[in-house]
Amino acid sequence: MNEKIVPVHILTGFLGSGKTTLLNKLVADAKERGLKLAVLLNEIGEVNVEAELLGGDVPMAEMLGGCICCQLRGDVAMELVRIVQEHRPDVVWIESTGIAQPLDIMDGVAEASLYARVALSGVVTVVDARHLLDRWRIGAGRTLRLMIEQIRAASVIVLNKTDLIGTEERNELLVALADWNANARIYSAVRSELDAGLLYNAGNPLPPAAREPHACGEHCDHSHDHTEHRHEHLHDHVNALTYYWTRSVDSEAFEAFLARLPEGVYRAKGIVTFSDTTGQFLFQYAYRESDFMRITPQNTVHDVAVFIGEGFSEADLRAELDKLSGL
Ligand SMILES: Nc1nc2c(ncn2[C@@H]2O[C@H](COP(=O)(O)OP(=O)(O)OP(=O)(O)O)[C@@H](O)[C@H]2O)c(=O)[nH]1
Repeated sequence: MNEKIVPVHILTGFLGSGKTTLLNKLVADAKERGLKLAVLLNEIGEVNVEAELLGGDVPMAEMLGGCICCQLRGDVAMELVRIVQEHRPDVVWIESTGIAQPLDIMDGVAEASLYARVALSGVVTVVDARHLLDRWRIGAGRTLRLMIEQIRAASVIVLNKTDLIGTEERNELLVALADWNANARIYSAVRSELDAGLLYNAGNPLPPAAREPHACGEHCDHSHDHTEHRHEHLHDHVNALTYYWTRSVDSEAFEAFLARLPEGVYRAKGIVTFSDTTGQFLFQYAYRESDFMRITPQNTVHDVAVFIGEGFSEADLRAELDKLSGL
């Protein structure tokens, strides 16, 4: 029997750029089109907050507590083969943690194709417009280098969160993106809102090393030796704290706490119960912006919070969280 080849798409982009927001739209789109979509999800934290809330009808494999491109790299191929053989999906999306190097995930997919009929069909990179602009203006650092790596690996770039920048800034970024990656299609979006069809059939992503080198502007300090890139991993420096709440917290005190999170915390998300209002809330914090959404889960969902960043003191943060909980 000649089985069909299952297309695999990688969804990458820095922490909090809007990948899950986009994935939810892709899931809805696939349902509408009668396609079976499976998800391979990687989180650096020990829990996947959003998956606790997703319905159970999307075949999903979770790779938690490490980075897909490094500690969990060997698992990509294995999990991919497993999900394809078990669920026979029409398409697979791999959502990587925001600190992953896409090239290494591409290798994992290539390895899987030795054992199952899968093929890499695209790399979609979601970019937080405000965050990229700020990092680019500073003009150096590991985070900027990783953002550019992710951009250079893309077959489609979604310039997201354009509500947080002006038109001129957006145009400036569109030029920079095309400079970093002349082969990708680029779309601007707010809340990752765009026609899902645009993300398919974008052509095979080229390995960045095979591309024309880009002309760096004065702000760009990344090395052009891509072999060297592969060995510099942001997550070698990243810390992630997972905190399980044992009590409810005051909502105002919690908002104030989020507002004064140290700069080294890039991303936080979790589920919390407030003492001054009923119900549980999903909270999100990404690059200085926070969001709350009341949730009504079908099953019991535990209160938990995950903080991801670089160089922050986990002990200090834990002490603050204990204090918030009145411990
Ligand atoms: N202002 C603004 N906020 C957005 C936009 N898109 C997403 N967000 C918010 O940004 C936060 C992070 O979005 P996610 O989709 O969870 O980001 P992510 O890339 O999946 O995050 P990680 O998986 O943790 O790296 C959430 O609070 C979203 O509601 C946008 O276009 N504008």
